[in-house]
Amino acid sequence: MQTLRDFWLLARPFWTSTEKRAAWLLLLGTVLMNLCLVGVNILTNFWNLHFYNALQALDYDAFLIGGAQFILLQLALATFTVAAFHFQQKLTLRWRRWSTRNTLQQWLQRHRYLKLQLNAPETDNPDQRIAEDIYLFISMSLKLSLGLMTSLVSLFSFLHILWQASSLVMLPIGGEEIIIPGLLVWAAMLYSILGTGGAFWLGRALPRLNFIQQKREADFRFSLMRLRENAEAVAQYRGEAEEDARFNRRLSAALENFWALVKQQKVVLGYSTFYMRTATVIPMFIMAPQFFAGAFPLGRLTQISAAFGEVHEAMAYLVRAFLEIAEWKAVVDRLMGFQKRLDSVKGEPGVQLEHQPGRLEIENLSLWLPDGKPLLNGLNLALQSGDRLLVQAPSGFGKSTLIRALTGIWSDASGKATYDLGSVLTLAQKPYLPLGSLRDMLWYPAPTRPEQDATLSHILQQCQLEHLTEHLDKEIDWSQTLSLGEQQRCAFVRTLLIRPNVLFLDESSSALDSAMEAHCYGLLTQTLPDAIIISVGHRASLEQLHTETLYLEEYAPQTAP
Ligand SMILES: Nc1ncnc2c1ncn2[C@@H]1O[C@H](COP(=O)(O)OP(=O)(O)OP(=O)(O)O)[C@@H](O)[C@H]1O
Repeated sequence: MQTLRDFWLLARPFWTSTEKRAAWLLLLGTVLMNLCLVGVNILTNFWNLHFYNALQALDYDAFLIGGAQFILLQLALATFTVAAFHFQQKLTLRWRRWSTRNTLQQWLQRHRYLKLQLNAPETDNPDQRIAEDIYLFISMSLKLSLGLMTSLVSLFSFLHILWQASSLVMLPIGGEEIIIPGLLVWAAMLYSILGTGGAFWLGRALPRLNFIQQKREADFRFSLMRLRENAEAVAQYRGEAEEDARFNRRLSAALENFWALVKQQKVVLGYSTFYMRTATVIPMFIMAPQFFAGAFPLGRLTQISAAFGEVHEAMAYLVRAFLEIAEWKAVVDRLMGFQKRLDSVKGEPGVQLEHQPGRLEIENLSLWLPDGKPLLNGLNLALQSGDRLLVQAPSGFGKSTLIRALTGIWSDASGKATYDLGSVLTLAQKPYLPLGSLRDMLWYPAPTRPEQDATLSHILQQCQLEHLTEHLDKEIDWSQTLSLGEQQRCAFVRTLLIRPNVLFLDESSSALDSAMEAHCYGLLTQTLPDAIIISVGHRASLEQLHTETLYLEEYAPQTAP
């Protein structure tokens, strides 16, 4: 019940969204096509009766008619199968598109992608939840629910045939031949309940094992990705052996669980296969005495045997679907866990941010760590247009955290900050170079403006990056090609292009030599004379590039004596 509730919590937003009309229509189409398939199955069941009777009676004409009918039935079956597939896949596509976009929006909103990483590092692999699990959730939910519906309709349709046929079976009890009403129905039910219960019991550990499997596979993939991202550093450290050991550890963990999963699946598979196969002969044995006594023809026996198969198959649907239900539950649990963590991320910035152009004011700002440990207490500050402030403090004191709080991405903070919120840029020590052409990368996060290539070339020249001018259209992983100093100068180019009114620099010139650093700061003051700049850095030479210095240690929280 909890899984069903979680399922509905995850599914409801789509089914009540602006796409709901198309979604419900596609679902209706899929359901109708599946019902038509059940209809064809019922017709095929009656076809058995006539066709095998014709065979037994050596009636060639009836045999030919039966053959033609069979071909027509198969044509109908193929048509409805393709139509059901079409509607179901179209619905899957729309549902996936909507849900993925919706989750992406939530993930990107209010810096949740970052806050999840900072505050809830136990959130494993959000990329896998978004790229894989949403699709699995949708396709498996549709498959299972439609399967369940088709089975129920099929069950009730064939139950009728089976109930009637039960009157043909007479059981010799106490020297008398007795007719038990609905005997074949009860036999099918008992058989299915035993089978379903047995399979549930045998496979009870599967959901947990599936959950672990997904997580371990994702951890293994993630470690491979880390090597790709940090290839050079690993090569410099000659860390291949350590990396190899880590890969092997993660691979072994995934394979170990995989084998535990296989062991469980083997048991369930063996049980289900035996149990499904034997279903076809059971009604034959029950009806054999009357058939050989000539109570009814071959067609009737075949029809009843097929009906027993259909009833049993429908009732045993859970047995066949058992492995899938276990996987489906694991997917629902993972997605629900991710959704809960997304919801639990503190959405609001800790510091109250207010828009005010031309000034930057900080009132009574305090910072602490997620575990409650205080970092900074009661900071007040006022800067005017053109002021350049250098923030200094020992390593690990909280300088970067201060910038995070001022830009609204650190929730464990209080106080107020007012500045021009509409025109602000932050440069980190390691600049972010997004995928795309060099031009896109330099304009990021502003939209690319190819018509301003002349300005861009001029700024590249000012930052002594003129050798990049001819590569503006080139799409490569620039973070792997450019030196860290070049990357930091690219960030200065970006700043000179975007011309923000407020600029936060977090050790963003640490890889430049002092002369180049002074040159880049000079360009900033020359091009953006009115910008308010707050820098974080350790170098003493930085002081003369700023108009003021703030020593954060003065705002250290009081510690108990
Ligand atoms: N997400 C986090 N969870 C817990 N602690 C954190 C987190 N982020 C930072 N810290 C801790 O907060 C403290 C301040 O970190 P911060 O990066 O702001 O220091 P810093 O003054 O910029 O240091 P540096 O000069 O070395 O860059 C450090 O002790 C750091 O370990």
